[in-house]
Amino acid sequence: MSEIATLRAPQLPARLHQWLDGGWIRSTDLALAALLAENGGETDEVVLALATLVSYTVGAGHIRLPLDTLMQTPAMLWPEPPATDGHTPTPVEWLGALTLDTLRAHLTDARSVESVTADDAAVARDGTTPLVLQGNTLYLRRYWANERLIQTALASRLAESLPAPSGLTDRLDGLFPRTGREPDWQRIACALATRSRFTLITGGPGTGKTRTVLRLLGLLQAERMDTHPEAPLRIRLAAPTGKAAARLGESISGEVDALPLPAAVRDAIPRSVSTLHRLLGPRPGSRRFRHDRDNPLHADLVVVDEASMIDQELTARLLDALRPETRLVLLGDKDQLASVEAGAVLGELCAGIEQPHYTAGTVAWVKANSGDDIAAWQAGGSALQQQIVRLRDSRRFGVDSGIGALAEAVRRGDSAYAEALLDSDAADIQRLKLTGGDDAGIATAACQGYQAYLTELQARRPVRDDREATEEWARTVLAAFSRFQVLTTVRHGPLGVTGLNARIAATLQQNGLIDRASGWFEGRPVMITRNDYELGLMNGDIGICLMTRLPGEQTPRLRVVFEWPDGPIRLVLPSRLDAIESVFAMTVHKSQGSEFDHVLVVLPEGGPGRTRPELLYTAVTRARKGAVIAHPQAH
Ligand SMILES: Nc1ncnc2c1ncn2[C@@H]1O[C@H](COP(=O)(O)OP(=O)(O)OP(=O)(O)O)[C@@H](O)[C@H]1O
Repeated sequence: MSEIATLRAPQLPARLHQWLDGGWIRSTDLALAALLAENGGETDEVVLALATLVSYTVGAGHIRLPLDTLMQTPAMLWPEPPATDGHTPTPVEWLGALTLDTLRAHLTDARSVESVTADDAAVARDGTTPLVLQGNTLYLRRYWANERLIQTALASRLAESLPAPSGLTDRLDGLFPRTGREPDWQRIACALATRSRFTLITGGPGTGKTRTVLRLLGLLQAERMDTHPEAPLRIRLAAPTGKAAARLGESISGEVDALPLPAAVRDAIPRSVSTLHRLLGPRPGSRRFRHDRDNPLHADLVVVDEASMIDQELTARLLDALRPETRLVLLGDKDQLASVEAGAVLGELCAGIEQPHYTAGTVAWVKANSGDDIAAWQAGGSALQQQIVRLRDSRRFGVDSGIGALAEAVRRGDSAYAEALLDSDAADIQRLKLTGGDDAGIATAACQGYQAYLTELQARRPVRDDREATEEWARTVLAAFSRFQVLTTVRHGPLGVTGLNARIAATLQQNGLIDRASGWFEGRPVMITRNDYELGLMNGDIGICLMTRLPGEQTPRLRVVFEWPDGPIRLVLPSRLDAIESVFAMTVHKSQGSEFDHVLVVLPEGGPGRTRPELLYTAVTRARKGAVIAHPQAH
């Protein structure tokens, strides 16, 4: 048992200690119950037990515990249940002996629980109990309050329809010329976004989310400058990570000059993209940001890319920081993994959009303003669903692309077809079967992949102690490194991040590509694992350790080079970096928002049928040109 639990929970029911010992809950879950008992005077054993379970649920990435579903399937909380000794009672058995009514009776009487209905936001907002029961759903207050904030903010944004911009159809014709393919979902997304203060555009890689939003910015800015040339729209662009921000910035800068719009309008479209944290203004050591409802962002339009990576807390902080009249456009791929922290917000917002979900009103509006016929998508739908558009056609993957076909099969949950594709002769996907847990095949393939940047590193080393040449060298090596990446679905074990990092480094050293395989060495690629506001480095940023000599230095020194989203190179002494790890291999989670020419995807659990679809989908779609899927042979 963990020390924290032993120290803080002497008066908790023995059952909870047994659950902790058995691996059914975590020590933080027990600590919450201890807090309720000690500071909150909670004495009800059922409530204390449910508190540990709702806290455990948050740890698994969910923001709420639906008690009715839990009572139907108590095992749902533990997809991989811990081993049992056969006589210590498990929480599944404990739940099995209770009824929903009993749980509700305990909760509604408890001093640490506030019961609310979906409508009484005002009462509940002032509440202080750690737990909230809404209907049959139990929450930790913080997540309930965030959920309520998100729902209320979106509902008020969606309540009002904005007038269509003047000459909307002509403006759309200029930006989305007809190609004969109808409906043109990009054009429809742009059109619908003009009528609301909230729009969500989802779609897989290369389906044109960036292209669409860029045209939306152009359309709205052009209309504004027709009437207020002296006061263009204030537009802010953001993404959850530095890498994703850099990618969006590159895409926008690359395409904005080609927009068929006057130069003054193009110039009034920002090219720089900040991280979401920077946009909101971090306050070190606090979950709060400088911008909130009392100090909202000065923006008329905010676009946030890679929205699948945004957790519930950050979504709530973003909405809280927007003035009611600011338009918000979210871009993302709903089929990708949810954020690591609790709350799959994008996925939840997009629920039901695979089926027809546009009302007759929306269908008629689209016909009148965009000219597209989406009657086939007509059905009843929520106000939110009217402002969601899924882009469907990927330009990244052509019809004969194995990566595209594999991603689509995985997205549909068709693992048999995904398996068949891996055995087909598609040029851009390959299967690497590992025998007997042997990871030598992976190490060899990884070495081949990483050889290119290590060769560049040697070949391009500057001959002089010249800062500009050093920065150019750093840029080249970072670019070469970013073309290939090993991804894995787990952290631990020989095929997890730590095992693979060690194994790949050792093999690179054996092959003479690096000098050492541990500690700091030239060529070591590292990832920042915690935001460092002082250094300006964000969680997920990648740097490479190089032996550098700057002007005035007698001897070369190891420095880690990073490229900032807007271009400059940072050179940082390794001693200044404390939250880093080697990144010869990274988790699929960490790879979100990045793309590589080639990826080697390691699936320790087995092939496509044994891997969570959103994990495999995210991994495969990181590759632009080629993906190798490595997994142990099925037994
Ligand atoms: N309708 C179109 N006509 C011509 N080119 C297009 C069209 N749609 C997209 N493209 C091109 O396809 C490429 C991918 O588009 P875009 O970057 O907008 O997609 P995305 O959905 O934002 O992709 P990702 O999620 O990978 O960033 C770009 O080069 C874009 O110009």
